[in-house]
Amino acid sequence: MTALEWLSDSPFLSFVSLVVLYNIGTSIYNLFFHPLSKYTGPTIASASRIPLTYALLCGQGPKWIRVQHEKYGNVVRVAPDELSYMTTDGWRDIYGATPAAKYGMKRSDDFFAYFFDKQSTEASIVSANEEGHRRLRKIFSRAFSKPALTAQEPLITEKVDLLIQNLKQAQSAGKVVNMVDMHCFTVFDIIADLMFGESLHLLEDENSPNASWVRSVPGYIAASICLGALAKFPIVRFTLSIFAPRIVAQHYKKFLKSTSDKVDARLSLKEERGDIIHFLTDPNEKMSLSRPEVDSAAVVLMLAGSDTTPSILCGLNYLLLAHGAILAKLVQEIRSSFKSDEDINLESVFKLEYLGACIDEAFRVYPAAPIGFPRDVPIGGASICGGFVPGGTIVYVTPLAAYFSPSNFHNPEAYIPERWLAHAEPQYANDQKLVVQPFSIGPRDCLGKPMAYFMIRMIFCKILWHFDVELQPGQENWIKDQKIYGTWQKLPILVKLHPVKRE
Ligand code: HEM
Repeated sequence: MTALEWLSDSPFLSFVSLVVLYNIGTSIYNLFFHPLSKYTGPTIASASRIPLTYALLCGQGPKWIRVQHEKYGNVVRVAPDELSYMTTDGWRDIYGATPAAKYGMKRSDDFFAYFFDKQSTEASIVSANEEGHRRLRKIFSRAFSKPALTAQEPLITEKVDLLIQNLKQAQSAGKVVNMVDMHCFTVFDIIADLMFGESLHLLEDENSPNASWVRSVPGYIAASICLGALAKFPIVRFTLSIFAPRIVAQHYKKFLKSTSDKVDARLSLKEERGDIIHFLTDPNEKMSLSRPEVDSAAVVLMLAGSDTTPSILCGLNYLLLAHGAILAKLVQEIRSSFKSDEDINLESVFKLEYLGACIDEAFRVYPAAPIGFPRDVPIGGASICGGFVPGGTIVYVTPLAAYFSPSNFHNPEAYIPERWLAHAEPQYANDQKLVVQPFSIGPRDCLGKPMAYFMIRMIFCKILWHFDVELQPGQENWIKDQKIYGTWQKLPILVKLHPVKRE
């Protein structure tokens, strides 16, 4: 019996053979004839998407990409149709207002496909088309402007004070505190209050159902990222297209319903509140959001701000505690700047230079968004970092690769806030500070940046003004041991607090 006769006798083996032949054919095409074949990268990754997907599913995606950049340089072909960059020019050409906008670089639909149920979020700022986005962005910008932040200051301060009160209770009870929970609860309580006029009361009751919901958010993000990565394979995409909408839509509708009820409750409040929803729905403005748009804004904002902000708070918290001399310098700046707790406010927290440097360096060493936010190159192609990239390619800057590259930073592995100071030592003169863009750049950059900076500064000024904080032993590898699924899967940060002794 010949091999062909043997195969034709078994339909299953014929199918498997066809799949194998198809994959060999595609790999040969990807390696030698694909328009991206001139770009370098690991051969196996240029032939097939499997290595990148495997790394992503293991929670090692950005770390794997970082290693490839160390081998192949500023631009790497990380999958047959995907390029990762790590330079300031990469940011400009992929996300920036001028060149990227000119070529119509678009946020990749696939990336957010499993975060939201598409039908219910047609009106969302993250999935809107260019024209819809421009309108939504104008309305959203009002809620994140300087006057808006001034109006929101008392609401934010109230929650930070509640955090301090909680920490005082834990300290007098001699408890070990998990700062990851504390930071997550504070930020979720703040954003919920700004959206719904109602706190989630996480700081009051860490065992409430809301608290378990908050703890489940990183898992939700991880699942969405993994599904998005798997959906790049046609067979998985087909299967997901049958089952995922039902599963996702079911959960999502429940989530949307509870969000929508909370929005109803907020809209029925008679009191004047300078919160986010006030600015989004202000009837005195020419443009404001429709009711379905408000629901979808609530979902997007709860997710957009509520994992990234705790990430940087936790990263900064850990890095300071792990670097005693830096912590001491920051404590000195904070305690000498404020006579009393009441002096810590929106205006005063932005005056602390060393705190700013500690935050910037924490964004570099522990980027709140460590993965690249993907963009699709439009049909006609685009010029990125001086090279032509054909239409349909997925492109991004990978922060973790850019921020740790010795070509961008002197001594990149170390946490050195001093490199960010106006009069930094000469060895940091060539640091490419503009490559650190935690909030992205361009027409779709982060709207919550000023609010996030205010929360970070306020929280650290108050914590370090009230307490001496001590890291519990055995947490030396806190960063190294974490997996990344879109966002860091944060391990607990266990600390003990001691009241500051003042004369
Ligand atoms: C440290 C904290 C934060 C970081 C690192 C961060 C990072 C980012 C990044 C990188 C993007 C762009 C995503 C892309 O290009 O596809 C983004 C978009 C966005 N962020 Fe943030 N974010 C933070 C906090 C917040 C907060 C507190 C809010 C609001 C409560 C917020 C609201 C938004 C919104 C609405 C967008 C979409 C903007 C648009 O599409 O025009 N973010 N954020």
